[in-house]
Amino acid sequence: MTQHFSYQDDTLNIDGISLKELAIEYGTPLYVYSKKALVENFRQYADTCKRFESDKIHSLVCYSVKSNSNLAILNILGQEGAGFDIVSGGELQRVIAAGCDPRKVIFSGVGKTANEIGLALKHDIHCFNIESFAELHRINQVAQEMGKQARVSFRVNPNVDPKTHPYISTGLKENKFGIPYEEALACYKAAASMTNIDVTGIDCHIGSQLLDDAPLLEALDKLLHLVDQLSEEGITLKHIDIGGGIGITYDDEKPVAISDYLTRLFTRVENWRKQKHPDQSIGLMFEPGRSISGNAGLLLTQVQYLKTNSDKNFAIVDAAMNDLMRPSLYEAWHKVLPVSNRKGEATSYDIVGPVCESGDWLAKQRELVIQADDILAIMSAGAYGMAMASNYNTRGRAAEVLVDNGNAYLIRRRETPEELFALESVLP
Ligand SMILES: Cc1ncc(COP(=O)(O)O)c(C=O)c1O
Ligand SMILES: N[C@@H](CCCC[NH3+])C(=O)O
Repeated sequence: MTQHFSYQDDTLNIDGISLKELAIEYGTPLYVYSKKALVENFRQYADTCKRFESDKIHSLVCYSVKSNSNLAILNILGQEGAGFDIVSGGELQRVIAAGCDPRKVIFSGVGKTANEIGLALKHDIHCFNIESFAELHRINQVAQEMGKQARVSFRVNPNVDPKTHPYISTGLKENKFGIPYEEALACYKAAASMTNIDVTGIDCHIGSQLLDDAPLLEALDKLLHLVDQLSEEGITLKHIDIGGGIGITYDDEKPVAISDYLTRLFTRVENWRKQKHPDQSIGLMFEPGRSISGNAGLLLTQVQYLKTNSDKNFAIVDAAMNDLMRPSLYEAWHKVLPVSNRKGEATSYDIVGPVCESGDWLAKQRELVIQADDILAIMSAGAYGMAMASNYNTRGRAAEVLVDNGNAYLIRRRETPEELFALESVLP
């Protein structure tokens, strides 16, 4: 538990505000975020970057919008100076709607449509992270039609094992992401000869929830080697984007400290630059998501029923896989805390939702002292929680509240059933 979440008089608080009171006021399921935690997490990146800033090295931390895309969260990070890593035109529109600068946006993703590319060019985004040769041609064509130059970087697949869950590993040969390392040189040469392409960088993202930075530094070395090869071909890059991926503590994991990781990375890049390209300046970019938003939020849910089937105890709660998909999708582990502590003997429960799927569970075999109507906090749910929520079983998505300086703000209200079918129509 971070210092933002603590028990006071046996009631769980977030930055001094009672979660029980928030559950009563806003109802459950409810996502609750701490602005303080969010900003502190972002500053771990930004402050270390500032330490290494010079006339030869600059950097931009591009928050990965997909991890939590609520407008209030984007707005806060934008005010902190963040850029944004997006994967769709919708995410670009969110960044703009949140009042943030589209020129600090990098556009990743394997399937950018012509419309999305056009939208990004119209808003003059920082650059496209290209994931295939076919995409390069499409971007050049759209840019030509619009009379624009597209700044591009190739997402290279360095074939490094990130040692994380296979579903969230992205930098291996068998993954769909990026361009094979061996083909990168040819892609760059082709890009350099295209009329409406401005080759500016190189990028990779090898996976998510990495606890150790060794695979990231290994990937960096491979990128630096490619930058050298490109330089020999007369192609000079302006930035290196190492992606996101640093993990968080869900249970007892001990991820590398962000400042340690960045210090190692900047030092390596600076040594390489001094040795190989002393007159050149270089930008470093990062795309962190989970390590900024993950432990800044939790999900509140109320126990509806306690039930025992063949000796197994279930706590049936009002949140479900549609609210927090990570346990059903990756068997992800989230800590479960009672919002009000009770005295007594603990019982082992599976925490399950009301959705009609056996895979609808949030946690298994948790020792808890609870009764029906109690409120539980599912911890570390700020990243890939609400962002991956759906309306399965015609369930309105949870509301979201952000706590700032002793006040709670509703940053997304609960959906009503009417809103869920408002876009549909029956045949005439
Ligand atoms: C291209 C890209 N960048 C950044 C991220 C953010 O990763 P993380 O939340 O692990 O920092 C992801 C998700 O894994 C991604 O696919
Ligand atoms: N959604 C995943 C991470 C995928 C990251 C996206 N590239 C999770 O919850 O852990």
